Amino acid sequence: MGAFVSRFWFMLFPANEYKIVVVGLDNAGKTTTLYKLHLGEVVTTHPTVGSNVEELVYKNIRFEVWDLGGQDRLRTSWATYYRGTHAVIVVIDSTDRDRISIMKDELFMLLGHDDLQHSVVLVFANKQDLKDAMTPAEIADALSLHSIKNHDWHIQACCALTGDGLYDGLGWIAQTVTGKAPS
Ligand SMILES: Nc1nc2c(ncn2[C@@H]2O[C@H](COP(=O)(O)OP(=O)(O)OP(=O)(O)O)[C@@H](O)[C@H]2O)c(=O)[nH]1
Ligand SMILES: [Mg+2]
Repeated sequence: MGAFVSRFWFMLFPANEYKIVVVGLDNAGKTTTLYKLHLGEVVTTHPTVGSNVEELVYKNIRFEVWDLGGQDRLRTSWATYYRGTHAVIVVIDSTDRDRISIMKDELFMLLGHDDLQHSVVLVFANKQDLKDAMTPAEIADALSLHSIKNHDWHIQACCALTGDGLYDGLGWIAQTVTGKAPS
């Protein structure tokens, strides 16, 4: 139902550029993900204070991608970036079992925000190169993704260092927000 409403909404209001916000706990790999997509390189990162924003063009679709700081004290400011957002990317450090429940709480808080009622949600199960990584199925359970009724969602295994899985995830967003397979 939620998925249908989102797709219908995007058909009614096609955009020239699609806005993505990237959230997740500190150290999840958000900034690494953004610059791997933007530059094709692994950059040296520092904990993000505030945000980074870059434009990506993928299969002729333009995305404005906002990477937000994930530290505890910065999460309250995430909502100031939500207006006009088409897609939320949630980046998970798949080895961070101890804090997945904190991310679940953050996720359900953001899903309730007025400015995100038409947004789709992509979860990147990042750091799949590490041997103790949770599988996407484990993460889906830990985040209760199957209980999400009002948003279209998808989980994608990835490794931001190699880039594996990143374009699969972006392709899902492209397809979902435009309502057609990327050409
Ligand atoms: N092994 C491994 N390390 C990764 C991966 N992605 C990111 N990292 C590392 O994780 C650390 C944190 O990455 P960042 O991209 O800075 O994390 P962030 O989510 O932007 O963190 P904040 O800005 O503090 O919210 C860095 O040392 C990255 O090199 C991955 O897929 N595998
Ligand atoms: Mg960062």
